[in-house]
Amino acid sequence: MAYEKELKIAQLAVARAAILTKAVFHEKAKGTVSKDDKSPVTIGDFGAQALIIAAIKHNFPSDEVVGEEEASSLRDQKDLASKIWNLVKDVKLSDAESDALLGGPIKSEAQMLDAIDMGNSAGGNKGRIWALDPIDGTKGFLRGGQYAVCLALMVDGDVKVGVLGCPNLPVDDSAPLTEDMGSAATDAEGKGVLFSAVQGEGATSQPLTKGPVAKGQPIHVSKISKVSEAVMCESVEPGHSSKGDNALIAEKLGITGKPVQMDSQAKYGSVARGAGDLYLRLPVRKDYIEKIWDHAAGDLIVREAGGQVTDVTGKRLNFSLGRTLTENKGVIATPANVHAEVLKAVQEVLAAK
Ligand SMILES: Nc1ncnc2c1ncn2[C@@H]1O[C@H](COP(=O)(O)OS(=O)(=O)O)[C@@H](OP(=O)(O)O)[C@H]1O
Ligand SMILES: [Mg+2]
Ligand SMILES: [Mg+2]
Ligand SMILES: [Mg+2]
Repeated sequence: MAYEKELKIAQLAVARAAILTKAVFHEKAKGTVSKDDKSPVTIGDFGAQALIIAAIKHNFPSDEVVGEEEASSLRDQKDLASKIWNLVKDVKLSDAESDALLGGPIKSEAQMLDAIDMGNSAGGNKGRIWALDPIDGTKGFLRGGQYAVCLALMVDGDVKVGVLGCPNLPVDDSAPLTEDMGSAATDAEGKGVLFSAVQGEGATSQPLTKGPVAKGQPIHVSKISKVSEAVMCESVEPGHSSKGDNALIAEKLGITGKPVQMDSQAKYGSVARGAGDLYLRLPVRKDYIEKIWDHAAGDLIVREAGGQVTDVTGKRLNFSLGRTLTENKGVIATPANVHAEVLKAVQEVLAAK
């Protein structure tokens, strides 16, 4: 099997980071700070980024990481930094062998800050670069909704390995999507799934545990033949994708069921396991460029599960151009057999605007 070690390390690193995010999820005060772009970032985002980068650097010292967060604001906020350190220093997988594979605990607060800042790769089309979103759907995380810990390895700009930890999705691949899954999510019994894929080798799911990782079950997109019966997944935040356009597209396709709103790449995971059928992310603003860490793992997992993922022009997402998807606008993720029909409806709706 290709990328066996990379897959194992990615799965364990995501599982370890999710132990921390779950602890923060249960706290009312999640230690939120606002970034320059006004998006929130929490103790959970910083802590998870530090833990995952430390694990990558322990195993693959010369690999680069494109990570969403950076530590500069923490270096000026000593109280927040020490709060994060107090959580990070105690996070351990349940078995010593897996924990040792990740290099054991981070040694000091200073090393934790340095690890966060190692997510500063410019990305690109050369060499081994990981794309990391320590908490995707931070707004969902703060709201008590869905979120995902997302990690992908790109080699020469092509995504080879993708892992998504979704602590609040049902373990059961056949559980239907329900409205409350997005809004009032919990990580109680029966929740928590780890999606994985290696290029050319299919996609899997398994329960998200505290380790060790097991062999996953193969997952597949839905076998839908009539698009009118599709379950559509969309963002919760109106600022992140256009719900008005989605409603018009649904109408054109004859879809009468309500869309399921869900934060994060849990939407890609849901399409990959056939719980949802379509994920549409149509731009709200002309000037927003999507970030690679919001899509790299989910794109591979859906494609390896038999899906097709393109932007609104029908082009594949291009992860080789830096930290952002400079050449793409929006995302359409569907089972491969219905992609052309959905893309046509998307383009008709956009053309009529
Ligand atoms: N204007 C705009 N358009 C599109 N996307 C944006 C925009 N602003 C932010 N972001 C990114 O959206 C990421 C969260 O996407 P979601 O699909 O989870 O959105 S939602 O929470 O369901 O509303 C979110 O990822 P996280 O910051 O990791 O949560 C952002 O990177
Ligand atoms: Mg963010
Ligand atoms: Mg994100
Ligand atoms: Mg994030």
